[in-house]
Amino acid sequence: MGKLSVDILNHEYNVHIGQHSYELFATEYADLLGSADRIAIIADEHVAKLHLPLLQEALQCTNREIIVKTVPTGESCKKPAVYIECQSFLLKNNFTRDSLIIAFGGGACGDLTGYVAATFMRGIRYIQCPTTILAHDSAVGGKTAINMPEGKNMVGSFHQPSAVLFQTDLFKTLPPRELRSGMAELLKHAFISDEEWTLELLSSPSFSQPSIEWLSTELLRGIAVKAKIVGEDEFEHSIRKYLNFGHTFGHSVEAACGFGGLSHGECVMIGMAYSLILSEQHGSVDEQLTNRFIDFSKTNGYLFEPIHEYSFDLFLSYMEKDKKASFGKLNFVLLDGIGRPYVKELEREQCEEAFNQLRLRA
Ligand SMILES: NC(=O)c1ccc[n+]([C@@H]2O[C@H](COP(=O)([O-])OP(=O)(O)OC[C@H]3O[C@@H](n4cnc5c(N)ncnc54)[C@H](O)[C@@H]3O)[C@@H](O)[C@H]2O)c1
Ligand SMILES: O=C(O)C(=O)C[C@@H](O)[C@H](O)[C@H](O)COP(=O)(O)O
Ligand SMILES: [Zn+2]
Repeated sequence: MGKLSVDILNHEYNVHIGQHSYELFATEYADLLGSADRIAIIADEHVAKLHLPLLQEALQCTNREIIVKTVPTGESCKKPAVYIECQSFLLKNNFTRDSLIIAFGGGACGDLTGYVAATFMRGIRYIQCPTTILAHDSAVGGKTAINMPEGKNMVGSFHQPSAVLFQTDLFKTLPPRELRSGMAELLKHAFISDEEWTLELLSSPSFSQPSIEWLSTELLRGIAVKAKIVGEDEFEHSIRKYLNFGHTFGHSVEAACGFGGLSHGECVMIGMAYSLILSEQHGSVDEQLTNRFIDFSKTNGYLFEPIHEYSFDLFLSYMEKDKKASFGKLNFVLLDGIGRPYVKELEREQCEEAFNQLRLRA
């Protein structure tokens, strides 16, 4: 079983990736569970249908009643109405400041549950039990949020989990599209940290058909990149912005598609292509790398339709609400070569020029 510790000041916790991670509820996490007066699972309804008995069985060691709240599947749970429903559910069930919540699902359910935990009675503990590949990113680092019609993750907080447990067998039911989505964030972790690893991923047959063993190793590698950054800059004052590579444009594609049209990872893949073009123009990235990345994306089933379907002005209207924007200026994470991210302020015309390039090349 793989294990990695996230060392954030006053919030140290472990991430476990393995076939039998949930066995740790009876050992390493027995005290944590035992110290909670009430425990609830907030579960993605689709994941609950597939896998909830497995989690419930593993939690039998607590000899406690563990109540379950299912929420709409995927991105549709990151809505204010669902958030309020969860808070009412906890209140009706007499949850207190000593209670604990377990998030069971992908990044969407994890983000929602984290935000519920962050704000219920001003903050209670929660455990992430993520079920997607993408969640190697979302379950670690404590960013929690829900969406607003105006944009992605517009309401949220930083609230670190008490533990993160991946039971890798659950990946076996992931549809190919969710696999693709998760691999995009893995590539992001590679792009912002390590040239050799990035090029390895861009030519690896395992990228589209990963074995559980390969995935476990690669996800730990991605988590290590994230944990190091978050350990140094929990609240995104500086280097944590690098984890947003591909997201300024990616989030605007998600919003334009109505949240859920394309998955988060699929949109980040488009966003990374856009950032690579911006990096050709304002940083130091070779045109050949961008072309290779676009070809790779297409060969692996990532879609670029939205950029041909919607106008630049629509994307811009969402990008202007990006959390990195400051004093009305857009800030992008660009690369001064693979592994060397930096933040650059750009003008509208520069963004439009890159958008037109992307349309021509993708
Ligand atoms: N907090 C962060 O730092 C952070 C980082 C990256 C992404 N995110 C957020 O994460 C979300 C995306 O997460 P995601 O890609 O995990 O998608 P998701 O949570 O939307 O899940 C996608 C789909 O996969 C299904 N699913 C989940 N696990 C499954 C399994 N084991 N077998 C079969 N189906 C399964 C779900 O039911 C859902 O329909 C976005 O909202 C994004 O903004 C947050
Ligand atoms: O952990 C971070 O920091 C990230 O930016 C990780 C991203 O992959 C993730 O999608 C995050 O939710 C985006 O954050 P936002 O602040 O741009 O909403
Ligand atoms: Zn992301």
